[in-house]
Amino acid sequence: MESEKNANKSRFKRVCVFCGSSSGKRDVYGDAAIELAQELVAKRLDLVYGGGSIGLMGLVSQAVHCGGGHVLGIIPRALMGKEKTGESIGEVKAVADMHERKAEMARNSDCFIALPGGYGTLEELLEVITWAQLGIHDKPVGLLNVDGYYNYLLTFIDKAVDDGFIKPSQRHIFVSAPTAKNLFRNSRFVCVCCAEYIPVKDGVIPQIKWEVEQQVQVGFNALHAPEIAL
Ligand SMILES: C/C(=C\CNc1ncnc2c1ncn2[C@@H]1O[C@H](COP(=O)(O)O)[C@@H](O)[C@H]1O)CO
Repeated sequence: MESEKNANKSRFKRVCVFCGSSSGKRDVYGDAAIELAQELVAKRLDLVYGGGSIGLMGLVSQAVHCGGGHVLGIIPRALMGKEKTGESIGEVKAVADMHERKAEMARNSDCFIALPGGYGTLEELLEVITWAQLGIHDKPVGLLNVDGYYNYLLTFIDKAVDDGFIKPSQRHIFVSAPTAKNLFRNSRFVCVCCAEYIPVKDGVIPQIKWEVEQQVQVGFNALHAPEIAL
């Protein structure tokens, strides 16, 4: 009861979930997606995600929506439409492209959680980790290592630390856990009850004031108007 009251006071209200546009071949992935959705509903946290209703994305968003939680799907116009991403539910925000989508997902969220997924999920996860490393945001990042799905990625990251490409202190920018319950219990992720999160500061570039929107604009200009990119 008390923790429920505190959860409502938490500054962590909106959780961005990255996950597969497929469901994977084993039931554990779908089960994990639904368990995460139930945790969000129980903790009265809103869902921000990539829009659409296919794969794990569909399972998470439908379960949060059915549980009475707020769902915000951010989707590029080109991906909109039943035939590409299924029926979207909840609030849907259409954006111009993938860059704008990621910036909007980040802007509208207080923390990030990745479920199993493919290239799209990996790219989204690694980008928010990179942005944390560069000091663009200081929001917690969680990895749901469902039934060891991400073991090879974690081993690879340890190799990158051993070989001097990732600073040891930055190995822990993200927190991995086998289940959503475990992740929310891990005080290094975010204690939703007391809204405490101490970002990894070592090695970031604090003197640079990043604006996500500015980065998006620079990226956009580099693509579409290289003469004004820098
Ligand atoms: C283009 C087609 C299907 C893709 N549909 C998607 N709809 C919405 N969001 C998507 C889609 N595909 C990828 N995403 C984003 O990437 C993540 C999932 O990618 P993965 O490669 O499946 O892991 C997800 O978080 C979305 O933000 C029709 O062929």
